[in-house]
Amino acid sequence: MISVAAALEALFELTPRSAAETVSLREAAGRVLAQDVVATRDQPPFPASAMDGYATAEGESGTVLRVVGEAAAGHRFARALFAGEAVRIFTGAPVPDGADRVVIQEDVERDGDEIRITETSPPGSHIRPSGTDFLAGARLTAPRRLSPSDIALLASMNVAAPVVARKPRVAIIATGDELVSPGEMPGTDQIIASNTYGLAALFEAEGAEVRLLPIARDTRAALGAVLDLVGDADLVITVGGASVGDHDLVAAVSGEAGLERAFYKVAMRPGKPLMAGRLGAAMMIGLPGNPVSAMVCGHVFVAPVLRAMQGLPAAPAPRITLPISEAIEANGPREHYMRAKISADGVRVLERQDSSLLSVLSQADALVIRPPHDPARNAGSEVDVLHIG
Ligand SMILES: Nc1nc2c(c(=O)[nH]1)N[C@H]1C(S)=C(S)[C@@H](COP(=O)(O)OP(=O)(O)OC[C@H]3O[C@@H](n4cnc5c(N)ncnc54)[C@H](O)[C@@H]3O)O[C@H]1N2
Ligand code: MOO
Repeated sequence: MISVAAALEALFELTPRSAAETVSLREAAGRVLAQDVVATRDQPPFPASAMDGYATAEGESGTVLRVVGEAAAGHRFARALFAGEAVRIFTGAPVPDGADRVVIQEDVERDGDEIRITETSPPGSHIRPSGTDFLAGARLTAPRRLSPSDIALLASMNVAAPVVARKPRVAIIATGDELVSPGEMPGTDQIIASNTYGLAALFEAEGAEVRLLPIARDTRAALGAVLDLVGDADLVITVGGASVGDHDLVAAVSGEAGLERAFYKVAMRPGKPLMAGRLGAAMMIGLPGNPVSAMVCGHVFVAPVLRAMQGLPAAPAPRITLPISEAIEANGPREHYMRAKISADGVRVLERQDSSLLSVLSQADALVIRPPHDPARNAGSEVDVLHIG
């Protein structure tokens, strides 16, 4: 058995890098930027009014000015201002030459073509200087997962088609005679395949394109036939059949299919019978079948691999440190990922930790990570936490 850290290192060594592709901005959210983008103009490209009011060079309370025209967003006032003049201006409009402030309309009294200032406005008031958001040449650097805010920024930079990492193609294979797909009629000894659906959702949230292959029945021939369907997948995920029972066929059949195994078994709980290697042009990760084990391994191993594939740093899932709100017992010899819930009091480890309990996983928004042989801890003691919310 190897440690979680060693397993993750071995996985990163197997991880191929996705090629880059150009996509439209509307398809770019959640994708990983593969090439820096550079602004080609200042934003705003002119000094712009931040308020509705009057552009002028005089702002003393009591000053009377003549209103000589209007500037609206998209329509500048055509000439420079002279002394004693003001221009009616609206938010977003270019500030005319000769004006150095905008007096908001609440601070003037208007009478026909004249205004009288009632509150003093210093120079610079309510003007956004040209380039105040970003200057031409400003850069958004790759790699970076594009957030909705980034998409707005790219649009503002006039980038219509960023270069991003191609989505990793993932094929997921569930194994087991006991499984039927959600919506089907299970036999008396059958259950519903669940973790493959959870994993697909998790991987898609990490930017992958996921195919769920047919459930492989517990024969060598059936599993071999489904493995033949992986096509051009970058990453093949099997679920179940990874342990030591007579019907656990993944190691044997993937071996026959040419798996060059990098490791088998990790000192963690849940998730011990994890395996990984290279299968032809693809990388393969065999996850344990217990639903929570599969999902925990998805968070701890597969999500970081998918991020690295897309060019993000090859790093473990980010952890935070929080105090526990209730005492916990000593840990055994395996690194333990315990379902937990975060509140204002800290993080609380949930009572039932059996690796079959999806209801408890669904309640949890975090995993508390216990190192091997971690001693018992009192409330208030700090622990490492991985967000899974
Ligand atoms: N003698 C030993 N037995 C077991 C060991 C061991 O070390 N010695 N390890 C245990 C651990 S830890 C785990 S984890 C499981 C993993 O076993 P497999 O990967 O071979 O998984 P299966 O036996 O196929 O299934 C386990 C369990 O999960 C259910 N399952 C499987 N696939 C799905 C799916 N897609 N959706 C929902 N549920 C699924 C399956 O019905 C079983 O109940 O082995 C222990 N045994
Ligand atoms: O490692 Mo198993 O995944 O404990 O249930």
